[in-house]
Amino acid sequence: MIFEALTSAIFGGLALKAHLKKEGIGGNDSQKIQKLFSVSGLNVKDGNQTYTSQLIRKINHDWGTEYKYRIPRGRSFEDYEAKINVLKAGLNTKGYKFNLKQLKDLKFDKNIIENIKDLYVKEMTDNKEIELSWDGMLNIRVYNEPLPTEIPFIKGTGWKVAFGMTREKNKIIYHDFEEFPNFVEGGTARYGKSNLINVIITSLIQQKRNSVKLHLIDLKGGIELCDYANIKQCVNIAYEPEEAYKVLSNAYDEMKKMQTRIRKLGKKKIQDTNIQERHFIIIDEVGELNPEEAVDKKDEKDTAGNIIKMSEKTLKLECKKLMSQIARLGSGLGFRLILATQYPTGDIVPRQCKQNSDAKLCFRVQSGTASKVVLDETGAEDLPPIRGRAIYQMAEKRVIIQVPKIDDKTIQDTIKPHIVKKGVNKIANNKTDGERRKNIAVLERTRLS
Ligand SMILES: Nc1ncnc2c1ncn2[C@@H]1O[C@H](COP(=O)(O)OP(=O)(O)OP(=O)(O)O)[C@@H](O)[C@H]1O
Repeated sequence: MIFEALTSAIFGGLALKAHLKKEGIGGNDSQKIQKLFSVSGLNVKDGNQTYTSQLIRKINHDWGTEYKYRIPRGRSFEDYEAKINVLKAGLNTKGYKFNLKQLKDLKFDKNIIENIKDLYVKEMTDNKEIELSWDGMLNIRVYNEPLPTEIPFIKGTGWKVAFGMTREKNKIIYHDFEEFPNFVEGGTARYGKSNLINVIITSLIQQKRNSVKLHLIDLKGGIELCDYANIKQCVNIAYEPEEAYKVLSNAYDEMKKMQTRIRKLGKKKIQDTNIQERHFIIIDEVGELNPEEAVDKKDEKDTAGNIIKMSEKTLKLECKKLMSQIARLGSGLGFRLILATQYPTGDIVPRQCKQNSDAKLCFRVQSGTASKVVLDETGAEDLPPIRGRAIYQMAEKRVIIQVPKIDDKTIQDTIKPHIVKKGVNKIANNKTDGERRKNIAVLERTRLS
């Protein structure tokens, strides 16, 4: 029985090796890639001619190898992207090489079949990860080691927050909020959006405790951001859409005051002054502010036709306008907008906010369409199902990273010295409806101008 299992595993291995050899998917990685292009239909036939991808350059790095290809006419980058799993599987199939020690170490217990299978799979497959990108040529990066599935919180520097580790041998990517003030993140539930918000807030408090001002909107019922409610850096916090409107309009007022202050100094932008403060308006689950989803659409009006109570729809539309204004005008005034959503569909992230966010991050999503909502490109649907694994995109550059996981102790240790008073209600709820309407009118004018 044992002999049978062993021999069938061994002969299975030999058969697979023979099959791969026959197919020509043996050899080194560049030979394998060429063959995989061919067997997966990426070559182009024109009459008697077959056009193949041409290897232009091969660069060896300490993390692995980069191949640059000129692709044949009639093929697009998307054709290659669609075959990424074929490439991955093909590159990770390697030669058969059980040795005597491995056979000696095999546990001959009741799980012998499983033990042989494990050894077989381990020996027949590699763990290389690959990445495709396009810059006029097809770039294929083959990494020797997989990216870790969990890394701890990493300290930032100044306004730069450590967003994650790349595959390039422990290289850390920092997001610089001075360079990319607005930021959008998305992804399916439980892949790490709120964790990243906690990473950002903690890093900013650690590095810029006297200059960072937080305007927090936690539409997940307060479970994620309530820890920060009583620290001195928190200007306002909201847990409901009505409160979100107040927090946003308060932040907008502050932004206008800052504009006047900067103008009085004879400067055009905050970076030209010695004003250190920077305001971060952070919304966890911006999808809750989507006007399209509003149930109540009828405003309450007085006899003169003035709105005395906004409907849910009007309220959310106003929130959308405020977000758009902050994203559009805020960067030179020191106001930064951070939006997170797990519902990356349609217009959930206001267009102006997207257009003014040069940096975006997307965890795994269900479809290419969802990936496009966050990144404007597909790709996040192909991420492996690993929490914290994301595509980080700045302008034209995109990279796959593992976001650090922050633990509760690091958050608590960071905020403890800054707690001012327990139970302070910081929601900006002191505006009258008249003041709100005035604010809406100002917004309308700015929007039209
Ligand atoms: N960077 C990370 N590395 C490893 N594990 C992570 C990481 N981020 C989050 N996780 C794990 O995933 C769980 C969910 O994370 P988080 O609450 O941030 O997800 P989310 O995307 O905000 O989900 P939801 O939208 O449902 O609130 C966490 O409890 C944590 O265990």
